[in-house]
Amino acid sequence: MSDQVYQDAITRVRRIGESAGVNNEVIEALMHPMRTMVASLPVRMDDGSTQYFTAYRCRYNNALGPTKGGIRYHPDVNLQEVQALALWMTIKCAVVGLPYGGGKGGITVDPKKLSRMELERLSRSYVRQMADVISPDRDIPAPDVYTNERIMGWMMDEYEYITRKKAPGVITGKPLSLGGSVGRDDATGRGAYLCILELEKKHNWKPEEITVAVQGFGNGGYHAARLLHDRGYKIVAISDSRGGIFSSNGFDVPSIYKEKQATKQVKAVYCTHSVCEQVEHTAISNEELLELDVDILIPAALDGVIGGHNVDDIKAKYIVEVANGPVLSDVDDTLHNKGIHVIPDVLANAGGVTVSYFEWVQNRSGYAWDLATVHERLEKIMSESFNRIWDLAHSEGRSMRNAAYTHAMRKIGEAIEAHGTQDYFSMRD
Ligand SMILES: NC(=O)C1=CN([C@@H]2O[C@H](COP(=O)(O)OP(=O)(O)OC[C@H]3O[C@@H](n4cnc5c(N)ncnc54)[C@H](O)[C@@H]3O)[C@@H](O)[C@H]2O)C=CC1
Ligand SMILES: O=C(O)CCC(=O)C(=O)O
Repeated sequence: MSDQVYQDAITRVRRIGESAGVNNEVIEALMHPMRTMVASLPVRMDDGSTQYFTAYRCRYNNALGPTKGGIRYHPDVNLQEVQALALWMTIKCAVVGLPYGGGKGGITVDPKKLSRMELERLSRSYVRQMADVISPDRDIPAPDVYTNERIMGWMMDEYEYITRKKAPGVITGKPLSLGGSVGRDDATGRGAYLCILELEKKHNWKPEEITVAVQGFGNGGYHAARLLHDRGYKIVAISDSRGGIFSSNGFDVPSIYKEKQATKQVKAVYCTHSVCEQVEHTAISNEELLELDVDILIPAALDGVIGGHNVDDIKAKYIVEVANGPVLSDVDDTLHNKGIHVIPDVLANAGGVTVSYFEWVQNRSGYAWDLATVHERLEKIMSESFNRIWDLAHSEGRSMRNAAYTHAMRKIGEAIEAHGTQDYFSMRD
């Protein structure tokens, strides 16, 4: 993640906003993060020493509702990254029509180096510092890179301890036993999968003829690969932080997942019952994966992986952004001119926040939905959002990203206007 990521994110907003004739008041509002909290978290380590970790929570814009967005644990987390991620959440929630603004948080930490107890103390410490920022009506965190439902459970528990009341709606992506929603686990990958199904309908292609490369085999990447594989798509490349594997024959995704669970590595295997055997493949780097000649490239790890340094070598026909911000804004036009279609992050990975919204609604009403209801409602929102953006892109001659941002800025603009004051930040919490 480059320190320029936030600059890159607001440059894109300004460029698209101006090209779409969005009111300058709205563009300006989106140039300014509403409120960002930076904190030092003291954490007692298992050896008795105390270490300090830098933590962030940015509430970017709340014109459309309480701010919403995940918390990332990664050594590269920094202020610029958190602000960029919070801006993308603002756009994303507007694209899929959720009653939320955008926020995001993070801790600069390598969680793989912490014990379970250290991780729990770190997570509780984050909530102690942010307890005045987050709340079910103001700012609602969720998981992101290297955070998961267990961490969300600790965080909710700490918040309830501090506030002395039950507050499941303060955080989403929780364990089911603490008020989590069925269907949140695979919602990000499923949302991307549903976007690809919409493309399938438009192009009438046969899944078994479509090759797919997936960078990142975590919550987003794995579930997208799994669902596509189940439908017959050929998953020819997969990677994680240590590198990747390629086979033109395609991989059996469940086998690779099983092996990853057991060994923590992406390995080219085929498993029958309890026996996993290696299959023919080529080891590739993460950089090589991005440059494969495939039909669909799914970057599902970190941001800024496609930019001026490699855009000339990108050969995929479609890029479906499961990661946030994998494409830098200065190559948007190059990709468009090369005829590479990008389904942008603010649409393609919105399934996660959409089911988080469902979780929050269930928590507030005290009534849990079944999986069929979650899937049906997610499918409706993803399909309608995809087609709304597709139609706008085609009627106004825009790329899908340009159309998604244009739609979002118009919605945010309507809300700012309806709030009835230009100085609307000072009116809000
Ligand atoms: N979890 C969620 O609900 C959502 C996640 N996203 C985005 O999806 C992306 C991935 O997030 P998750 O899957 O949740 O994270 P995760 O922590 O579950 O998995 C991350 C994956 O990326 C891999 N990875 C890390 N560094 C890498 C590198 N340098 N090159 C290649 N792979 C690398 C890891 O090995 C792991 O497989 C992020 O950009 C995140 O912001 C977007 C929307 C929602
Ligand atoms: O589920 C959520 O609330 C937010 C997920 C997230 O951080 C994202 O969409 O990037």
